[in-house]
Amino acid sequence: MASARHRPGAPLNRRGPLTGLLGGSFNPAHGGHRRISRFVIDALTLDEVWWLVSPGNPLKPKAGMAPLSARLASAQRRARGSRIRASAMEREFGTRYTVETLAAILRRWPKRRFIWLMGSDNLAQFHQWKDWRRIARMVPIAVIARPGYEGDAMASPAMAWLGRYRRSAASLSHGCDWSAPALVLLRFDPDPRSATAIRRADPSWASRIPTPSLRDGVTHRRVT
Ligand SMILES: Nc1ncnc2c1ncn2[C@@H]1O[C@H](COP(=O)(O)OP(=O)(O)OP(=O)(O)O)[C@@H](O)[C@H]1O
Ligand SMILES: O=C(O)c1ccc[n+]([C@@H]2O[C@H](COP(=O)([O-])O)[C@@H](O)[C@H]2O)c1
Repeated sequence: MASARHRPGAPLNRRGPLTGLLGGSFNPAHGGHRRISRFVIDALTLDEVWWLVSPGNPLKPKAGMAPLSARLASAQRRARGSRIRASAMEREFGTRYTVETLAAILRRWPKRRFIWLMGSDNLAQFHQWKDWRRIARMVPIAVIARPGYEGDAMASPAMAWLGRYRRSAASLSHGCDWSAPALVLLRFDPDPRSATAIRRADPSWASRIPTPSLRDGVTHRRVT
């Protein structure tokens, strides 16, 4: 796979819509995903947020993971009527690691500008991701505070490195100065919702969700 690495501090793609990428298991999608995505759209003046429903988080066990079709269907339902688009594009790309997914996305949409979004639970373990520093050199990163994870996230090895690239939300909004590495820490009214809590309360959620063909999830070919 060709490298999509950018020189640190070099301006990324100058033109095109600003797009947030929220990768996740979405097992299932919940109101917290929608709420944080809408907050980020406002805070960073994004045009869209794309939810990348993962075929399988490399760090999460397969046990208890609903089929991709059910998770994608739950995400598409949660995304309705908003500027959020849910897809299973990693399945189409054949990528599993974020660094590879990002390289494929940057190649396919060279005019869009992307920012990687994640909750602070993921920042706490970001240093375990494949080529995490390279990810940070490819696109700016915005981290959304999540109740219960702030201490671990702020003390994490990834934060120790990324902290020097910290920027304000205002400096990235409208895409004025879109460069990487960049770290934006966002704190909205923290949202305690989680898929874990939903699965605990309703372990058979996936059996009731209508699951249209996975092809319906691959909507991004038409986007330029
Ligand atoms: N309530 C929330 N506040 C902030 N970020 C969130 C919240 N819920 C999910 N996220 C973020 O959204 C992304 C996708 O999350 P994911 O699909 O794993 O949901 P989850 O609720 O964290 O699931 P689980 O409980 O199974 O780990 C991750 O970056 C996660 O940190
Ligand atoms: O690339 C990696 O090494 C890597 C390791 C762990 C998680 N991720 C990605 O992190 C995103 C959040 O995953 P999750 O399961 O916490 O919702 C999702 O897009 C995963 O593919 C990526």
